[in-house]
Amino acid sequence: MNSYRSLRIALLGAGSVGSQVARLLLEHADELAARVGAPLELVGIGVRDVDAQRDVDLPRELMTSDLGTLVASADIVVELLGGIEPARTLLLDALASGADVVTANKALVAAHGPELFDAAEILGAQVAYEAAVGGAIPIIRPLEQSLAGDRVTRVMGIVNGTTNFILDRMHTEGSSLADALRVATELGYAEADPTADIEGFDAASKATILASLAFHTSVPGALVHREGITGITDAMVAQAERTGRVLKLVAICERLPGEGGDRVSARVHPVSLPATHPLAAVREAKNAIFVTAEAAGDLMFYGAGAGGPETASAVLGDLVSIARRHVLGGPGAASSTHADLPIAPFGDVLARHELALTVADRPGVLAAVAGLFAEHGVSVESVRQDAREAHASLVLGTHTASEARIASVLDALEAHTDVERIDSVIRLID
Ligand SMILES: NC(=O)C1=CN([C@@H]2O[C@H](COP(=O)(O)OP(=O)(O)OC[C@H]3O[C@@H](n4cnc5c(N)ncnc54)[C@H](OP(=O)(O)O)[C@@H]3O)[C@@H](O)[C@H]2O)C=CC1
Ligand SMILES: N[C@@H](CC=O)C(=O)O
Repeated sequence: MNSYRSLRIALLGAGSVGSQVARLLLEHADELAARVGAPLELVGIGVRDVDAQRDVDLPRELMTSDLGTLVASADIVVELLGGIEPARTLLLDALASGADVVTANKALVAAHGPELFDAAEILGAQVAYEAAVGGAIPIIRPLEQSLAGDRVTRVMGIVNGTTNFILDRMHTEGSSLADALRVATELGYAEADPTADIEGFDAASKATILASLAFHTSVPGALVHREGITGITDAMVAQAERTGRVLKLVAICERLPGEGGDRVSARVHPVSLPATHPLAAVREAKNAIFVTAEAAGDLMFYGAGAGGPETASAVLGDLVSIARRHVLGGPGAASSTHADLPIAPFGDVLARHELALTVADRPGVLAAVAGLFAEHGVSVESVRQDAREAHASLVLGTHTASEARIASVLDALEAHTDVERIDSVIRLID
């Protein structure tokens, strides 16, 4: 090892991820020092409650609730608090004092990434955030660096471990959404406020980050269409099972060619997949992300999308990589070129919708319902009826099935005496 001085590491947060980062830094100190070429000295761990019982036994003398002072003393700040504030201010302070930053905070990177990257560029510092998308899966660096010479056209997949875990348990064990969420929280997968998971905010933040990186532009989070899984009922899961399909929450980021130039779109919503689709096999809290690029073709990234030790692996990867640059010198963080591609409205990129209904068990009812759609200008691609029960589902045409048109048909269906219940409106992808 060369004789570079110790690098002072400030860790903010000792929850599911932070406590595992601290454990690995302490347990693997010698190995990490050899890899970096300098010791990584954990100088403090910032938390709210210094005396709280934690998953991992951490040295009491390292714990502090004075995060500002801790940040001011560090060469590298690792932020694992979550949320926007105080994380944003602490990281801007860290960069201003010359420190580099590692974060797993997708909400922060999605909402304030450009502000942090600009501050880092001005100050010659680095911001690394591999753990912000896909937990343990390397996906940020492949998009930012490995594919920097290619033209990415699509990034699509499962990017939230908690909702995948919940839907998996609903399908395979008949769990309720609430019970499965409780287990996901116990396992350290869910956000501090799990609304972020189940309402799709977390996946939308990740879609914002992926689309911005993939298409070298800045996608405002507000323009990412978002739907979560709270509308998915046991009946909808049962209906999907009956038709050999699996419900998943997916993020889809696309480059849309057009006569006036390319546009970009990003969206998050539940889909109903055929059981043979590769994403249907993604179980528990695993994530899978497909990237399509013009020259590279199709690439697939798969692994643990959530969990303390798994996410800590990605955080430590960033930390070691930044620490090595301290020791060896070298370029700062790669800055992305901003082509500022326009964002396509969600209505332009709708996937097909499947509408599941419970209808009166009489001949001709479905034809009448399909006629109702035609009256409202929505084409019906196919109609399916369960042989034994009065369940039916209609697949609506892509180009006519705008949200507004579907809403007007749903209003009309409510009044249709042969339709007993509208079970779901789910998007299909092939
Ligand atoms: N859990 C996961 O699987 C993954 C999480 N992430 C991201 O990693 C980050 C951390 O997640 P996770 O470990 O699950 O979060 P937790 O909620 O488990 O832990 C948060 C930690 O931050 C501390 N903290 C929060 N706010 C403050 C504050 N205002 N002042 C001082 N300390 C504070 C808490 O302290 P105290 O304990 O005293 O309350 C706690 O130790 C988040 O951004 C999350 O989105 C990314 C990928 C996966
Ligand atoms: N709550 C998140 C944690 C990882 O990003 C998830 O479930 O994916």
